[in-house]
Amino acid sequence: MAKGKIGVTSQDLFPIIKKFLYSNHDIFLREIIANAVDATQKLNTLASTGQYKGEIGDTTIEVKLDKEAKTLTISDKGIGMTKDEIKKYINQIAFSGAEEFLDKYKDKANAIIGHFGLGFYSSFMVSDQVEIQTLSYQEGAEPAHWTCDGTPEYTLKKGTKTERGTDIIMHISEDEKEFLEEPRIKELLNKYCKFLPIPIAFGKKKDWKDGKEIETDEVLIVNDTNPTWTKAPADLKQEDYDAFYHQLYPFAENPMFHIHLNVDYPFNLTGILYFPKIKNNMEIQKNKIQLYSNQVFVTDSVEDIVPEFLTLLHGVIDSPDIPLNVSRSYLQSDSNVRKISNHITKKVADSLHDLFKNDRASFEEKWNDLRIFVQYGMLTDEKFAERAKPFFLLENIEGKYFTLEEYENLVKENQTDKDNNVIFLYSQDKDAQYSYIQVAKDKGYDVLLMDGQLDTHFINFLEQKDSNKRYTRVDADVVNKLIVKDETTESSLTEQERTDLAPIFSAPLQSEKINYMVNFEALGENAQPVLITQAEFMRRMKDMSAMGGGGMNFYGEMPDSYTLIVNTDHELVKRIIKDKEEKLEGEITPFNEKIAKLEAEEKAIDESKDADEVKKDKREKLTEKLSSERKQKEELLSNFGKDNELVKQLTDLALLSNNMLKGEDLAAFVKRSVGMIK
Ligand SMILES: Nc1ncnc2c1ncn2[C@@H]1O[C@H](COP(=O)(O)OP(=O)(O)OP(=O)(O)O)[C@@H](O)[C@H]1O
Repeated sequence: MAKGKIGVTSQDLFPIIKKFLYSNHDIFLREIIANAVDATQKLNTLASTGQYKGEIGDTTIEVKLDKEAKTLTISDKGIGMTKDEIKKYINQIAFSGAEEFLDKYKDKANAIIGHFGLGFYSSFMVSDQVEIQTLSYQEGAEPAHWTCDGTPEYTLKKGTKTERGTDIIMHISEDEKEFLEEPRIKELLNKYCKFLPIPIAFGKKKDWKDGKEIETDEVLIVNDTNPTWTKAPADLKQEDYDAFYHQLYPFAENPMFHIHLNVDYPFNLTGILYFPKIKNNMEIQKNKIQLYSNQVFVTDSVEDIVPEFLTLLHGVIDSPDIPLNVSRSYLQSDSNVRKISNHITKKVADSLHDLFKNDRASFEEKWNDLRIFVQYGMLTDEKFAERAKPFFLLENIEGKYFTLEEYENLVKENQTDKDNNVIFLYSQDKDAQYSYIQVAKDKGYDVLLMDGQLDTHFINFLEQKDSNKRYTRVDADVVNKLIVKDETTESSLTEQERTDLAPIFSAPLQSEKINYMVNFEALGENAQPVLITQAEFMRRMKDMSAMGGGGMNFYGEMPDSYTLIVNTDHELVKRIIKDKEEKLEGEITPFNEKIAKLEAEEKAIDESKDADEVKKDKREKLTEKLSSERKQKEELLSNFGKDNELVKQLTDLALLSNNMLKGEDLAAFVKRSVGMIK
């Protein structure tokens, strides 16, 4: 029997490994089983080169729990180890046998997974003592038995194993006794070992009988040794891809389509990426891609390996070329990782483009679920934006789809303004903006539907890319000003009439949170009497700040500002104007006369030859008088507006059409309306 010290340079290293090697203790099971898989694959390689001539037999790896003995054992029928190999590979930490083997059999050794780091020693994170019982495949080899209690001291003696292979017996420590529970081990096997290439048996298959679960005689194989992504696309049908999707995400809705990745130069990469139906719950769909290295589960957080927008996809990426167990910052700067990430981005864009070219109808059908993904990609990844431009689709109110180029061609004749900008009109809510949409359509304009989560950002993005195109929401102005062409409309009111009417119409709208500006337009007798618009720029800044868009908080704190448009062609508006003339003219005329006189005096002062000092003095007194007169007049008009049922009714109806009439005001409106009907 041999006794010795494990070849670590410092006595202190071991406890460190034991406790902190992986913050996540449950990873030990992956490491030990990965070693067992390695050992089995090495045997297969030796057999294929003729260096091993014996029977290979059944190489199922067994996972066994013994609650009484408090052990968890992993048994394989791989190459096993001689005493010397134990000394070399186990006792010399950081001397990786797997790497030496790979060096020797570079071309033959397919899929050797042991390059994780300090794999075997991770068993000490959960064990008081670890035993190895092993018998090498080599002819005439002696079984060996190694034990170690987690200090650098070990024992190595003749073992008891009679068949080729290795048992790793872990004496689970009191603190970690969860690893003696069958459901816990099952959970870990399902997480880490689901797709390992060698069968893994754990317990017996269960069956239901008379309403009770009973154990059968059949061994339970926990993994799928031949997962779909490792097969050739030519051998797979759509059903196979869907079935694999559900193997990964049992409760998920069917994905829209998939991409099967298969690269072997300049790096190795296989996998299947699925496009889920994203709808509007982006966050829920994120970070579901699983990363494997030769079928060993590595992680399900791939944020640093693929660009962020791709984390919306689901599926599996398998690459032995991605360095594992290294720091995240290292990952980002690793050139392999960058190449892989670029490749995936390109693949994704290409396959979307193919689908668009080959089956536009089906692409359009999927577009609503794809849009947010493509937008996210275009907003965050310049290269992807370039690639996606030809197949990015706009949808109009009628549900027709257009590429950016097609749409421009469709509308440019009718919707180009006097500055040569093509104006794309859009709505964010078909129902809420219904009447504005109708008015725009009646004018012969086309209206886009932009109701997605990212549309506001995306519109900004599109405008930045192409400054000759502007996006304007249908309710940003009255229809003949949405797209400003050369035609100037004559107002039927004089300047004086307009200044007198404005306070009447703004009177019922006094609010601290909202600023209203009153404008008068001749919109025709059949248009609405009063309507409310919100300027495009202001609304968009507000939207952005509500979504937390960078640097827009300033706008978020400003009061909302709207424009109240009074249609001077409308019969009811005319009635109000007439009413005002009849009731107020007597009082207003003297004010107007006084104001006109004061204004004339003001003008005279400006034109006089007095010294600046004198002018200033005179003007100050005059200004005071003038503003007092104006104020009194405005109050008169404002009170008229506040007391006028028709004005109130019309402004309320305008608010109501924009879904802006709420609470007390809404109740008052309903009451007033009922009163009017009675
Ligand atoms: N079940 C086993 N059968 C045969 N040899 C084994 C077994 N487990 C471990 N070994 C040997 O011990 C060596 C060290 O294992 P260890 O897990 O520490 O490192 P590794 O597998 O080389 O790489 P990694 O640490 O990344 O897993 C292996 O390379 C292998 O030669």
